[in-house]
Amino acid sequence: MRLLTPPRGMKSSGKTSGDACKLVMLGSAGVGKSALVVRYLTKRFIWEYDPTLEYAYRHQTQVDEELANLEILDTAGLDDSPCYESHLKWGDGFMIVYSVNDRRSFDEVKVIKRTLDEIRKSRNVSCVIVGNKSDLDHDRRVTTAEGEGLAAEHACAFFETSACDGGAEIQEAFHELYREVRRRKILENKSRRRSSAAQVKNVLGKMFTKINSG
Ligand SMILES: Nc1nc2c(ncn2[C@@H]2O[C@H](COP(=O)(O)OP(=O)(O)OP(=O)(O)O)[C@@H](O)[C@H]2O)c(=O)[nH]1
Repeated sequence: MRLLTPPRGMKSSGKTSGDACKLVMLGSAGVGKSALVVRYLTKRFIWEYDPTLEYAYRHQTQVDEELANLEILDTAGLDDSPCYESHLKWGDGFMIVYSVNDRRSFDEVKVIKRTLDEIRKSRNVSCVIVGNKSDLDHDRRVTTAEGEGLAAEHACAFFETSACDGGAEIQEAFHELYREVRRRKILENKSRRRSSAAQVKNVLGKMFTKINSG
């Protein structure tokens, strides 16, 4: 993980904080993960990236009324990478990307989601599914309805994007993932608080039973 020592190409726009929201880009090689991150952060499209490099970015932005500290890890799309599992453990939220003109990358989304659920030992992982390269409509191999169906099956938000053309969907996909992570954290904190309150109640109950019977 290269987040703490800035990797080559690391862009830092803002302070980091302990409550940073850690987002991980997943998806087959060549679907446009790097292009989406760069488009989101810089509003620009760059045609070629070194496919083997992994980049980490820190970014501070406004999401709704909140100041959000994002750490975005752009993986190289290699599930046999020795770091793959640690990336899946590290993230709070995952953007799983396929390309609308590449059927195999779409099929791969299910495999990635299954691996993620296994490694996190939960189906309760914050994800959005993104069908990228929507500008290549003439070469489409995956319909919008299929993308929506897959996302609904996994209870994820769905976006079609073009890193090449830009558009509001790219920002919306990142921000929705951030919101989803926040919602899940709030729910987890509530249930943690509820279960520790129940434990205290239980201990007090036992103490009083002892006192009363003693
Ligand atoms: N037409 C089109 N091309 C795109 C789009 N996004 C990315 N590309 C191109 O697709 C190729 C792969 O893009 P990357 O961003 O490197 O893809 P990646 O998923 O990060 O690839 P890996 O690092 O190999 O996993 C590049 O040639 C990009 O220029 C898009 O929205 N439309």
